[in-house]
Amino acid sequence: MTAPLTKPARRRTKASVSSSETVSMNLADSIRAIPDYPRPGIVFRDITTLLGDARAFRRAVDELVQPFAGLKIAKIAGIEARGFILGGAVAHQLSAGFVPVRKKGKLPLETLRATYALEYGTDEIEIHRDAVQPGERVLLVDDLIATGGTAEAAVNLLAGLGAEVVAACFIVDLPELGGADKIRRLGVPVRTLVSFGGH
Ligand SMILES: O=P(O)(O)OC[C@H]1O[C@H](OP(=O)(O)OP(=O)(O)O)[C@H](O)[C@@H]1O
Ligand SMILES: Nc1ncnc2[nH]cnc12
Repeated sequence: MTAPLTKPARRRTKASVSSSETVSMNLADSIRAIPDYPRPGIVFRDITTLLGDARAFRRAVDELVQPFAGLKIAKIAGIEARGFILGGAVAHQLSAGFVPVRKKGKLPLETLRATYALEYGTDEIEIHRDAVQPGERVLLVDDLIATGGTAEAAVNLLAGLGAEVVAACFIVDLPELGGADKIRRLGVPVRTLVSFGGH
């Protein structure tokens, strides 16, 4: 009897998520820092330069997606507005659906709403009540995590609909603001590609 050439395929359902140092070094160069925007004392991390650079944009999307390929992600939830740009690309790569998590008042049918605090103010986000089915495996995507207030509100909305939030991923982490740790404490793995100190 000869042994089978291939091992039986293992079903991957758990994300093994970590930040990548190599990616950080390259992608960080394509993100601009704008001092004192939108308020004095805030250093705004502007990803429009990364989005406008074909290689950096592709690399960022590929790196966000990489740990989740084959994990049977049913839907990507992208947070308005910058999370829509990345979330759409990630959904395409993973052959997943896309769910918009929108600022209040933009969705036409029945919604769940959550209020949250930002690094610079407060806001409210909403999701359609029928956007996710109970038990569906959802990956949350946004461009940046700072205090984590926005992502926490989004995780709570998704959990409120019965989704299984497999992980949350972001290009940029501002670790001094503690957002990524806040989301990990909710039991949701976090992937980030670039960290900036001295926000
Ligand atoms: O971790 P937090 O402290 O919650 O901050 C992160 C959020 O802030 C930014 O969005 P913003 O609310 O500025 O909206 P925009 O994408 O529409 O510009 C960013 O895109 C994240 O969604
Ligand atoms: N410093 C920052 N730069 C860009 N987007 C942000 N969202 C929250 N804080 C931010």
